[in-house]
Amino acid sequence: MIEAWSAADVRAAEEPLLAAGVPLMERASFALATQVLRDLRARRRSVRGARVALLVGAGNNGGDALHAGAYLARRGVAVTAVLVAERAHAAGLAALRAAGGRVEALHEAPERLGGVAGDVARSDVVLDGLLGIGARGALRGLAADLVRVLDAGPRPWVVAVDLPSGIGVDDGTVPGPVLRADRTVTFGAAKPGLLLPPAAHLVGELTVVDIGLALRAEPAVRRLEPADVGRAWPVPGPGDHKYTRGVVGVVAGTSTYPGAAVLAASAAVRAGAGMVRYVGPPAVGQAVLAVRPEVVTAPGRVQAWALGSGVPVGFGTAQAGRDEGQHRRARTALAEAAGRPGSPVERTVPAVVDAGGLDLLEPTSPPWFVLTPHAGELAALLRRRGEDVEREAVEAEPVRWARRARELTGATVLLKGSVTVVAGMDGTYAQADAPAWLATAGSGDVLAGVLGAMLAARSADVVGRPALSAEVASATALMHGLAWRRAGQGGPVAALEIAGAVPAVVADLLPRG
Ligand SMILES: NC(=O)C1=CN([C@@H]2O[C@H](COP(=O)(O)OP(=O)(O)OC[C@H]3O[C@@H](n4cnc5c(N)ncnc54)[C@H](O)[C@@H]3O)[C@@H](O)[C@H]2O)[C@@H](O)CC1
Ligand SMILES: Nc1ncnc2c1ncn2[C@@H]1O[C@H](COP(=O)(O)OP(=O)(O)O)[C@@H](O)[C@H]1O
Ligand SMILES: [K+]
Repeated sequence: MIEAWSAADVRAAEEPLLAAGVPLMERASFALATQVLRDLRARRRSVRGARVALLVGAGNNGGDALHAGAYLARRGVAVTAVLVAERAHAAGLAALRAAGGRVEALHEAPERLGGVAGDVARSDVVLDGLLGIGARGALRGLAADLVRVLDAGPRPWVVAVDLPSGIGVDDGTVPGPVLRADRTVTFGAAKPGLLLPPAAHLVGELTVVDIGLALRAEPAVRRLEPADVGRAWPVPGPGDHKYTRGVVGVVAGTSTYPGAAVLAASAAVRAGAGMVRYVGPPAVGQAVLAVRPEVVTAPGRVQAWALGSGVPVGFGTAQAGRDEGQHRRARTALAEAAGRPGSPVERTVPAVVDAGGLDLLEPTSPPWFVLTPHAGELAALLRRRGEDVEREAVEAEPVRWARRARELTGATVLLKGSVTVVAGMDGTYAQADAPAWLATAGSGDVLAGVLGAMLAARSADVVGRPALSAEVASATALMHGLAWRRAGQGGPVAALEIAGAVPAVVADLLPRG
């Protein structure tokens, strides 16, 4: 698992160490220089004579870049520091000069911007040390101009120091120009903005350097890795039978959209549900059975619901008239799963609420409901609860709006996208496992089915400890990406094939022995 802490938590952890004279910047810059040497060796035959440009802002982030530059200069690298602010880290600057590095004071001659940017672009590696965790708002002034010019030209190999300068450190927003990094070397711990969209797309490969910080607060954002999924995946024991493994009730599809039912039910079967009950129009049930004869269409108890995929939005509209009762079935399931008055207590179970199901929610839901909207569906859900927000705003600030939807609905919210954000009761997850190939019709239905199986397997745990829903949802998003990797071999993939790849991925991930 990768855990990220806010800028304030990182500063709080640094303070006692700095007061005790622990050389944090030396540790950070040495690790940074070592990584740059590795990159240089990978990219050219000899480190000696390589050219490295440092983009240096006013603060300690620039200090890290300057100290790393001094180290590189002593290894025979031709280092040029480009200063964009009146102030620059004094000790770092002195160290670079003493090591033979060159300094280009661009702030004293801003008319040289074009020429300097051209030199920077021809470097073997560029270190972006303009801003670190002290960033406030979008990159401004000469720093912003320099990044704009560099962005428009040929791209050198960029290593971001601590984080790509100008991203929202704690919220992952991209309020202005940011130089996209090929690698980010971050110090002490990852920062939320490195994991959250849209900034996460500018980070490149993430290297976290241990500089000895003891972070005591809860991480602000977590990202699961494959080993975490392996540990969390439900594995049946000798005493299990199909009912203890978890029965998933699928209320999905209509005769207009039967495919969603096939995909969600198939995915639940493939993810290892003890049983899948399909609930819907008989003709759609036949389509499901034709693909997955394991599915049961008789009514009965379930341990989790997956509902709403392929069910049209717009209850009470002309469209809803053609839904053949799916809205009614979904509403009944939602009421039971939430434990609404009049529902049998034992039917309080987790539910995945997807697509048209989002339209059917009561004003508030229990936290063991996992809503799975994409950005457009989330905007619509928020608008129904009084927020003035469009899809574009959700895409610009996904974590903000996912958390807002969690507050307003009470449910756990999984916001789908190229980075999937999960806002849960006790924390936020961000999974970046989905290549754009996954954006194919039906892929979300598969996610809903797999998540239904995961929640059914841990039904009592999730209702008893609803904070678990977010972790289970994140593990499912990760599994979805891994299944694509297996099925698509790096290329396009059909949604049903994603479901088909789940068993092999699970087998690979389970701890051996
Ligand atoms: N405290 C320490 O000893 C350590 C700090 N480290 C480095 O120090 C960084 C934090 O240093 P600072 O607190 O000095 O902060 P920054 O280096 O992020 O710089 C902040 C300064 O940049 C300017 N600035 C802020 N927002 C701006 C904007 N939008 N556009 C243009 N200029 C802007 C302001 O003058 C502000 O004082 C970390 O990210 C990390 O790289 C590491 O060396 C680890 C140890
Ligand atoms: N640009 C993208 N890159 C990677 N994955 C994406 C991208 N866009 C969407 N996805 C993923 O594809 C799936 C699409 O789901 P959804 O929008 O519900 O489609 P559908 O309803 O057709 O199944 C989600 O899992 C989402 O995270
Ligand atoms: K930086």
